[in-house]
Amino acid sequence: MVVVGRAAERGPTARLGHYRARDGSHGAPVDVDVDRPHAGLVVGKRGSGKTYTLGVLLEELAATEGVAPVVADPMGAFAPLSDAAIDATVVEPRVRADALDPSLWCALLGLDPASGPGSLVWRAATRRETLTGMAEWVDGSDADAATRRAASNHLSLAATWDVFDPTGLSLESLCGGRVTVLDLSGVDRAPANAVLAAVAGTLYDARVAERTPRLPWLLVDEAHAFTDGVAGRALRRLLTRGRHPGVSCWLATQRPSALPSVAVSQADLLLAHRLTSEADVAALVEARPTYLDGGIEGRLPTATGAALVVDDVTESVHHVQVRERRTPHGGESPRVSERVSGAHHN
Ligand SMILES: Nc1ncnc2c1ncn2[C@@H]1O[C@H](COP(=O)(O)OP(=O)(O)OP(=O)(O)O)[C@@H](O)[C@H]1O
Repeated sequence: MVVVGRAAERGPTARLGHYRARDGSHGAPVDVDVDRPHAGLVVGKRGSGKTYTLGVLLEELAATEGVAPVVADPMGAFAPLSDAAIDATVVEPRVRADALDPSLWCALLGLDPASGPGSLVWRAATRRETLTGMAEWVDGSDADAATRRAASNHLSLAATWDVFDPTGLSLESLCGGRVTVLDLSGVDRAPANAVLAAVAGTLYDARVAERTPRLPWLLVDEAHAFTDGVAGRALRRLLTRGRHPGVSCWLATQRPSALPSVAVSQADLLLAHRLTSEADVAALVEARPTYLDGGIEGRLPTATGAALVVDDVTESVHHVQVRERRTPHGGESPRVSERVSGAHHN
């Protein structure tokens, strides 16, 4: 067995799959280190196996002591985990307003922090813990009526998203040891960003203050939907500084070129499935180290579930076939033939 992501032979590992020979046959098992935190990047074109691979990782993390796996699920692909034979819970994406850093409130609401309404919202977020409390504080402030009205309109908009709740996701529920699936399907981009920023911030702050002994693993599917919103800043912090306090962050995307370059350069484990867009291949090539003789381009796999694993820890490259899932995979597009009885099958 080979373990990617570490040099020393110690601690728990996650079974990723097997070595893949040119003819597709299986070789020795390949595991991923889950003893230490890792920044991971899973890339590949649509249907190449990214979500499936995150699912494999979650199954393994669910069976690992001492970790707190959380997956941000914009497509509802991990909802079937709640019925599976692993300890997983699908949660409503609701977070506490004060889980978002006050500096993020202006960005979230599209307000310039130097403007009157922007600075009012910023101060409200510093002084109050709930969205209702923030709105009341704005109403009672000594700002002029137009500024108060503008700030209060923006806070009302945030209230319509229905993601801020004083009883929202707590550290205890996120780090209780079960797999937490944040079901963001049907949640618009801005509120989904707010939820992920709050969760990423909560996990990071908790580890910095050593308020949880478990090491969180935050997995983000369709990560390109988050990197330019308020979640982007929180994710960048996890990628660059998260490993030190013990937070792992894994992003999966079909568009690596849409991620900030730090997401590619900071990843100590890159799992590249089939990728054909020149811009996306170029984004990987640009940020990858030189020990990849001959570059990435010619080595990317073509079969579904096959991955080129680039391990920055041991500076090695592996051709892997990701193993089959034990739990149901929910990432498949619906087919007419599965829905319409009597549909013709050719
Ligand atoms: N390792 C694997 N072993 C067996 N089948 C796989 C594997 N990986 C992927 N598949 C198959 O390929 C299909 C597509 O995989 P998946 O949903 O993970 O693609 P994706 O890259 O996440 O696509 P999208 O970008 O559209 O979300 C799966 O439904 C599954 O049937």
